[in-house]
Amino acid sequence: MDAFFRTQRLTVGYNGIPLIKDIDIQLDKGQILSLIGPNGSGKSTILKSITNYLKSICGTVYIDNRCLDDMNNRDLSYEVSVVLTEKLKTELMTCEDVVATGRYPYTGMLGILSPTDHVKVRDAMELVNVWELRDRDFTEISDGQRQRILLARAICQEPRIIVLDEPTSFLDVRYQLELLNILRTMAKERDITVIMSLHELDLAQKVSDLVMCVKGEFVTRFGSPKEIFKKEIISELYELSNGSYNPLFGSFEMQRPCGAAKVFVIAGGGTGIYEYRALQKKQIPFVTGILHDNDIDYQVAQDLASEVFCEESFTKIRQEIYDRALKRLSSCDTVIHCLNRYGEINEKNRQLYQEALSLGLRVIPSADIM
Ligand SMILES: Nc1ncnc2c1ncn2[C@@H]1O[C@H](COP(=O)(O)OP(=O)(O)OP(=O)(O)O)[C@@H](O)[C@H]1O
Repeated sequence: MDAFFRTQRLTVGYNGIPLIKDIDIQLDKGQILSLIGPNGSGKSTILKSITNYLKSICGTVYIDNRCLDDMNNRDLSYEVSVVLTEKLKTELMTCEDVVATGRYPYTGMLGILSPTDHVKVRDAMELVNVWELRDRDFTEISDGQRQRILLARAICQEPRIIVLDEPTSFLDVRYQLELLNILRTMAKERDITVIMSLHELDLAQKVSDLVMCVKGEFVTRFGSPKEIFKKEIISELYELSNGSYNPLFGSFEMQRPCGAAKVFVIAGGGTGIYEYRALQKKQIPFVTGILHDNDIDYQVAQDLASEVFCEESFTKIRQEIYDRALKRLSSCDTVIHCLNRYGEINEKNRQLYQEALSLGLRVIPSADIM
């Protein structure tokens, strides 16, 4: 069976010049697709092209097996609502008026709203927490509030597909989460398909069913978050040279400090992460250990430390690893000792700490006092 929304060899661009070629998207009802990629790569261009805001150069978009080119504006507005970044031209319109324009496909020529339409406008505004803005002039609200008003407008249009261009960009963290939760709920409960561009990779990872990487002449990758959010793929997509991406956290670390490390951080169980970042901010290179490879500290240590002494998960630290760590510790002048609890498998870290004291090294509890 054909996918509910699909594009076939779609080529998009401006003035007849292709920007991205042969885009093949396949989406079922109720799926969320996020477009990610660097600035200027063409995410908005794709979104504008699949919603007829921009004429495609070639290829076809199908919604429920109907070709987009065969739909008139009214047909299209039953199917798709769009929240683009372009400024809406509104004069003397209240926020409620703007949301109410989402009902125009259902009203007569004069755009007169029925009582049912008014209820739907109010429901949509309440859903995104903007009902209290209803009488405010749309041009006199904040960017984040405007973003939410436009989402309410898209919702009350009752489409089968919602297309959003960077919907979270002006929102604070509470409203980012709220917006994505609303989209997720609508996808699940109302079977609405969502296609959006996102710069926040951590959010894209959590909210999307499918992810498309946009860069260069062709779509570089299309797959599940598990397939796409990998260190190599994201580093290559954004050409990261001054930091690194951690797929487990969905976050980035700054550049590793360079130079010869004279600081040893004894850590584990999450006690090291703050210290590693504090050292990075001060541009002090360091080594760390002995960490198990399933330790949360290990995730950040790999990106920020010059060297990590590491043991396999769930096993006692072996003597040979301890010996190597001790040798390296002896060549340092400062030890940051983060641990205050030891168990059977990391007991050797207590010995490292005691050796640091007996070697007369400077032993401190935190990088903050360096
Ligand atoms: N109206 C236009 N005419 C010609 N070129 C355009 C037009 N709008 C955008 N472009 C160009 O098309 C390319 C892709 O732009 P687009 O806005 O689609 O990128 P984007 O991935 O959405 O970027 P961002 O993440 O910065 O929002 C850019 O090089 C841009 O300069």
